[in-house]
Amino acid sequence: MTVRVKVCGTTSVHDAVLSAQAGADALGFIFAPVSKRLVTPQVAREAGLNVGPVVARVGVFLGQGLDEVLRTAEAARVSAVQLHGPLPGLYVRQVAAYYPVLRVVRPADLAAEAGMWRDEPGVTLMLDAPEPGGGVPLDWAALRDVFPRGAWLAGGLGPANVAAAMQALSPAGVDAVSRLEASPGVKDPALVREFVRAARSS
Ligand SMILES: O=C(O)c1ccccc1NCC(=O)[C@H](O)[C@H](O)COP(=O)(O)O
Repeated sequence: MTVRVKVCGTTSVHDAVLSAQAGADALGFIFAPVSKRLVTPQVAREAGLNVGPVVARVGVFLGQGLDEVLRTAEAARVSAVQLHGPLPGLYVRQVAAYYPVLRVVRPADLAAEAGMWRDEPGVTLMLDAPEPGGGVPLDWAALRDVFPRGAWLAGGLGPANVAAAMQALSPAGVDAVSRLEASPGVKDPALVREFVRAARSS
């Protein structure tokens, strides 16, 4: 199966084009105010208009109300929504009625959420470290027996370790931000290209 590659924390049209040209399948736009990679819906929308018809644009949210999520996603014209933090199942289902959802969980919550979303095609699990965007890898060996089929993997991935992560867990998609940056919110073109290349050739 071809792994999907998502480059997160896109804050400019320039970086969106750079990631798309490097071969990313999806770009993440973070709308959570706590992030040092915060982007406006207007910039995300403009970026989406510059990456062609195929690249997915994922709006990323953490601890925000349902109305805010849906309004922001619409303003940014994203094609999918990524939800972090503890959330009621009903909230996730309400978002999934409008957008494909990447539901982000930490290892401690994996068992409960994997059961909840197993038969929901509109919700895809993504396993990430407890601090999103923190650049800290998960313990892949500890997850080997429980990593759900079809789930995505994030947490401290970069050009140097993405192949090993894929070999350990065979995720359907990989996602990264910290290890692809020159500074917070600004991509390093070589690291982005190398990350996509390493994921594709694994
Ligand atoms: O990256 C952030 O600043 C962030 C803040 C709040 C919510 C989500 C955030 N990032 C979401 C992502 O999808 C990251 O790519 C993912 O957590 C992996 O980050 P990293 O470990 O830095 O590669």
